[in-house]
Amino acid sequence: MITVQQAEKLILENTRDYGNEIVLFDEALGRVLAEEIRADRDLPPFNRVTMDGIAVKYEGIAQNIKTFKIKATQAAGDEPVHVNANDECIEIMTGAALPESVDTVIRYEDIKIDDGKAIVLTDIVQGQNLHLKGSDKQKGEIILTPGRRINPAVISLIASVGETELRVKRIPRVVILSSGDELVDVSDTPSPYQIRRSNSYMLQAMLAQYGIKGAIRHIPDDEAIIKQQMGLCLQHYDVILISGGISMGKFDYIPQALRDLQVEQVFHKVQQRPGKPFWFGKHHNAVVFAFPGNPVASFMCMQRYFVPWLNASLRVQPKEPVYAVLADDVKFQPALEYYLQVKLHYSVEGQLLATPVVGNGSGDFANLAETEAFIELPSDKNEFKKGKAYKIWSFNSNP
Ligand SMILES: Nc1nc2c(c(=O)[nH]1)N[C@H]1C(S)=C(S)[C@@H](COP(=O)(O)OP(=O)(O)OC[C@H]3O[C@@H](n4cnc5c(N)ncnc54)[C@H](O)[C@@H]3O)O[C@H]1N2
Ligand code: MOO
Repeated sequence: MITVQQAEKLILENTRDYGNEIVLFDEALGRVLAEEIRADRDLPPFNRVTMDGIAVKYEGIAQNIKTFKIKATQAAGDEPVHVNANDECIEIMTGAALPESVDTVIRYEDIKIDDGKAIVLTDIVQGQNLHLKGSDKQKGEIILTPGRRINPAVISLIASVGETELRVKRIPRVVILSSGDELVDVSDTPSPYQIRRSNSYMLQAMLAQYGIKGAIRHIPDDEAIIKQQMGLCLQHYDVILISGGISMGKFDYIPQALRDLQVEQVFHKVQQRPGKPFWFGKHHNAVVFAFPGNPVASFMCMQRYFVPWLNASLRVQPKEPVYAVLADDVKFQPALEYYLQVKLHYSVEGQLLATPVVGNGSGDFANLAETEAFIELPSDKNEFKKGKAYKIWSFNSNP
């Protein structure tokens, strides 16, 4: 049986490139940028007022002038209104372009307005309450590089430079297959011996976080139908995610059916818990991730193996691994890498702490809703002391 590190390496040796495509920027959430985005003009594009109040020439303040005649009011978006004299000001709003004839903005809180005049109540610093033109980014400067996953902040930057269409990495077409006669659809009523096929929807929801719409198919435990349906999927999809039917059971037909369909088995079984029966294979058109059916095992394998494969296939800029400190002692006997479900929080010292979530094995998964990460406890030890740091695979933060 191979180790987790060997499994990861083999999976990352089988990344694919699906090319690029153009999408509308406001439909690009979760996608991966495949071009550089540059500032189309200076950001901010003008000397921008940052507080509502009045704009004056500092020269007037230096001459100890305290009372300024209000010449006009300038809203954000208005053409700048100029002042001529040192004792004149304009009422000016946050976001307005500062007129060239003034250089300092005084907040409403620091003045009193009376009879068309503003009286300054506090000390003033020259150039206060302004963001200077080009101080964020200069025209032509790169603001986003390829390999960035498009999140809400990235969308706002793209919008600010007027890029309505974007080149992004094309994403794979993914199908999620479940098998097992004990599984019924969520809308059906299970018999006393059946359950609803929740894993398929969990995997679909995880894909959605990456901008992928996964199709769902269910196949009965029938060798011929499994082969026929999987054969069709191999023609029409780039990635097949399978949940269940891959271990030692009499009706676990999937590994053999995949081999019969010329899907080359890259590995079957990994030294880990949960997820030991994980199977991975490749075909000239597709890659196949066959996850163990126990829900926590499918969830963990998706996070630990599929997501890194997807990120590498889409050339996402790699991120540094994240470590957290165990908040409790943990004992684990088998010589397997142990992915323990944890909750995360920061201590007052700013240390990321991982508190184990009490569970009941990988078949019971009510506790997944409480879980924020898996902590990776290496297979060469059986005791893990509180206070030691280990790598975590967190999934409640953005992807
Ligand atoms: N003799 C052995 N038995 C088992 C072994 C083993 O090494 N030797 N490994 C165990 C481990 S670990 C796991 S995990 C499971 C994995 O088995 P399969 O991948 O074949 O999964 P199934 O048997 O089909 O299902 C397991 C469990 O998960 C439920 N399931 C399956 N699909 C779904 C779904 N879409 N939604 C919700 N729940 C699902 C299924 O009903 C079973 O309860 O094998 C152990 N056995
Ligand atoms: O993979 Mo299994 O999940 O250890 O139960």
